[in-house]
Amino acid sequence: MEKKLKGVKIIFVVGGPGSGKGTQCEKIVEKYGFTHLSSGDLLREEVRSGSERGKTLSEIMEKGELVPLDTVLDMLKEAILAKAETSKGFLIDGYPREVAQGEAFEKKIGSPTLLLYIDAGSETMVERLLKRGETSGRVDDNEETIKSRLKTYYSATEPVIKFYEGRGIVRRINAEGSEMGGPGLKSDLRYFPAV
Ligand SMILES: Nc1nc2c(ncn2[C@@H]2O[C@H](COP(=O)(O)OP(=O)(O)OP(=O)(O)O)[C@@H](O)[C@H]2O)c(=O)[nH]1
Ligand SMILES: Nc1ncnc2c1ncn2[C@@H]1O[C@H](COP(=O)(O)OP(=O)(O)O)[C@@H](O)[C@H]1O
Ligand SMILES: [Mg+2]
Repeated sequence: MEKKLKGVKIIFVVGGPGSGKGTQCEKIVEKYGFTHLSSGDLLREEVRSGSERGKTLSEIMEKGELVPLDTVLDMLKEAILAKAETSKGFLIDGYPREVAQGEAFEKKIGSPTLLLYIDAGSETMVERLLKRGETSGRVDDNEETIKSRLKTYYSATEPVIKFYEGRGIVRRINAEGSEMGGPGLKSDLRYFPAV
């Protein structure tokens, strides 16, 4: 795996539920042509497939809790392997959600060059998710699950940011305001020397 990914950038995209991770990733893909992999999207695909495993996953996601580490990591690894030879870089959106996920990823796949921290306040996140819920059809875009997702985020995921800050690879993006964030792209990677 290490060899296959030589020179390929791995960027973790971390932020609260509804902070705009997916939105910023789309913009980065348009501009830099990186491969966007969202853990949530991969899990929802599995749920849609109607498999037994999908059913169990769906129950966990409806509760706003984290699915087992190995499940997400296996899915990500498979998706990365499939594109390793043709991709310039991977945006790993929604992962790691806990420090142990980061450690397991580094052991099995590789180390991140950058962690983009998509930072929005809880009020903003709740407002965006409720709005998204009007049309998304996502079972977890409802008030009760949102509360639980926020709790999971602050207790399990925020420590991930601290962990990688210690390595100096965290770049924070202020995700309040408009999607573009003024005249330029909020997540313009030119400003991030590691990329
Ligand atoms: N005003 C504003 N709205 C945004 C911004 N980024 C995202 N949104 C909206 O907020 C909602 C959530 O954005 P997503 O990109 O789906 O957020 P996410 O972090 O991927 O959310 P999860 O998949 O739930 O983790 C969407 O309806 C977006 O249109 C932003 O910078 N400004
Ligand atoms: N890396 C992950 N580890 C464990 N569970 C995950 C992970 N990514 C996504 N999930 C599960 O999928 C759900 C939806 O994830 P996602 O689409 O990223 O939305 P959100 O960030 O709003 O929770 C999460 O609430 C969680 O149950
Ligand atoms: Mg998303």
